[in-house]
Amino acid sequence: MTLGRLNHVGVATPSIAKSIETYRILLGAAAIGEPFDLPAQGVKVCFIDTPNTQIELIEPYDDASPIASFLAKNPAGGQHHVCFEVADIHAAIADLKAKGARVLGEPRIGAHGTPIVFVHPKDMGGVLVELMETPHGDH
Ligand SMILES: CC[C@@H](C(=O)O)C(=O)SCCNC(=O)CCNC(=O)[C@H](O)C(C)(C)COP(=O)(O)OP(=O)(O)OC[C@H]1O[C@@H](n2cnc3c(N)ncnc32)[C@H](O)[C@@H]1OP(=O)(O)O
Ligand SMILES: [Co+2]
Repeated sequence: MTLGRLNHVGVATPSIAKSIETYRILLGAAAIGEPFDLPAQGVKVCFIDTPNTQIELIEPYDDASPIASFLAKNPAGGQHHVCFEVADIHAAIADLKAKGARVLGEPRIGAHGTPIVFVHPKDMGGVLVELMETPHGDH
């Protein structure tokens, strides 16, 4: 696989509304999207645009959320994952598995409407990595 652009940094938060205010008031964030629910991924989401990437605020959608355990350990929230673009997610998964990395589950449709998959943080030096397939030619 070939490592692509940093698409977003995922930030877990107990309150998207409060985090929006923090980024707006402390950092001057202006391009703040409308929060939306992504029940299939167990999260509520809000994107903040920066000049070269996005911050993805994620709040649990319900108790079964994949970020519930992270927030139990980090009640104030924190940096949760980084997302890199790849041209072909199935090729990336096959390559990672061949190299012995743990790929978490099957590809699913993420917040940008394209397939995503996660690599276990224990195989990535403690960083949860999301891979996101970009539309053909947009990589
Ligand atoms: C908005 C949609 C989408 C997008 O389009 O962008 C998203 O980004 S969705 C984001 C949320 N979804 C996910 O994170 C799915 C993938 N995650 C998982 O499968 C699990 O969260 C996990 C990574 C396997 C962790 O499992 P979990 O049961 O939640 O936690 P544990 O407490 O058992 O963790 C085991 C181990 O890993 C460490 N850990 C957990 N999360 C992270 C993290 N985000 N970054 C770094 N390390 C993490 C955790 O501390 C444990 O370590 P030890 O304590 O040393 O055992
Ligand atoms: Co993400």
